[in-house]
Amino acid sequence: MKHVLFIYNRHAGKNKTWANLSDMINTMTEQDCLITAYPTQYRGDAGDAIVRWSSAFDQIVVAGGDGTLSEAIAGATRLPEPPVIGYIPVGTTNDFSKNLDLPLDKLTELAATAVTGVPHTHDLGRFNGRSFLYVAAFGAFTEIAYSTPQKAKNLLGYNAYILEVVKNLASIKPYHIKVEWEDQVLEGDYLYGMVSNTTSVGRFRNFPPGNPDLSDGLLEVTLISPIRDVKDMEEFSRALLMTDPSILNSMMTTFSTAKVKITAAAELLWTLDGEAGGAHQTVEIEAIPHAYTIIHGK
Ligand SMILES: Nc1ncnc2c1ncn2[C@@H]1O[C@H](COP(=O)(O)OP(=O)(O)OP(=O)(O)O)[C@@H](O)[C@H]1O
Repeated sequence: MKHVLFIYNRHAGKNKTWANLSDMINTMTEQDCLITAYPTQYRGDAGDAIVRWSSAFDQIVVAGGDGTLSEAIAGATRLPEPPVIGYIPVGTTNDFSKNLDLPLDKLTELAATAVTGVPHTHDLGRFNGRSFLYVAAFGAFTEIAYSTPQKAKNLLGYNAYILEVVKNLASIKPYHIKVEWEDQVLEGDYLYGMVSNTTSVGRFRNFPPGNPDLSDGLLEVTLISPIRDVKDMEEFSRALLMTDPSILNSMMTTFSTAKVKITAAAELLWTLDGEAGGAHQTVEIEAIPHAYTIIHGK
């Protein structure tokens, strides 16, 4: 019998998920697990709970959205031997779950996979000394993420973001930045930038393009050029509405690197895994290779 600490965020995603809490617990119990259930009590508690209690358990299972998973992994990697994390994605966006080959249609199948799936070890990101799970970003979307209240996000989900972005497209100003990696330098104006370790950001699949490997010791840098004319504006709106970033190919610069430094003309607001990451003029971002282990569907 496996002792499992099941940490869930009741504030993530839609309320109706939690009507199935008992089914999730029952499914894991059927897989020869003894479940201790713990609802997070405050922001950041998913990580704190893992630091406090994981040594008494064989495995951790986390249910929530990208924010909860990010906090859990940050907690796990504070420990000298990070515990294996199973993940049940029940948030609003669930970007990170797209990397894990999970059976996304049914909660009970997700719960079974969380305790019976295949462990994989991934790289983690480090942003000015602080960890992030899958994306550090500035620009267009990130300000929208701050300004769309959590309640609206829960109610309207993706549409809330998109309506806000399209409404504000014309007023989005580019940022002047210098990007330094290996022996290369790029300087210019960009609308949006991200450094990521994922195949999906903001519900966009294939963003960044090229199906990145989460365990190769590299992060992907993606920069989007400013809107120059009506055609760019139309493409930008279409990419957002169809959640198809490839429409933006002519405006997108991408490359992979283990370490990058980004310096802005003035302080930039960053988000880390979709949550506020603070204002910074210079950031140093790097991959921490093979930092944590999470369960995949295969
Ligand atoms: N007990 C709690 N009270 C208030 N906030 C909490 C509590 N537990 C966790 N949180 C916070 O809830 C926020 C939202 O959680 P999460 O990101 O998992 O869900 P989501 O926003 O619905 O999904 P996604 O990030 O995938 O869009 C996180 O910032 C987390 O810190």
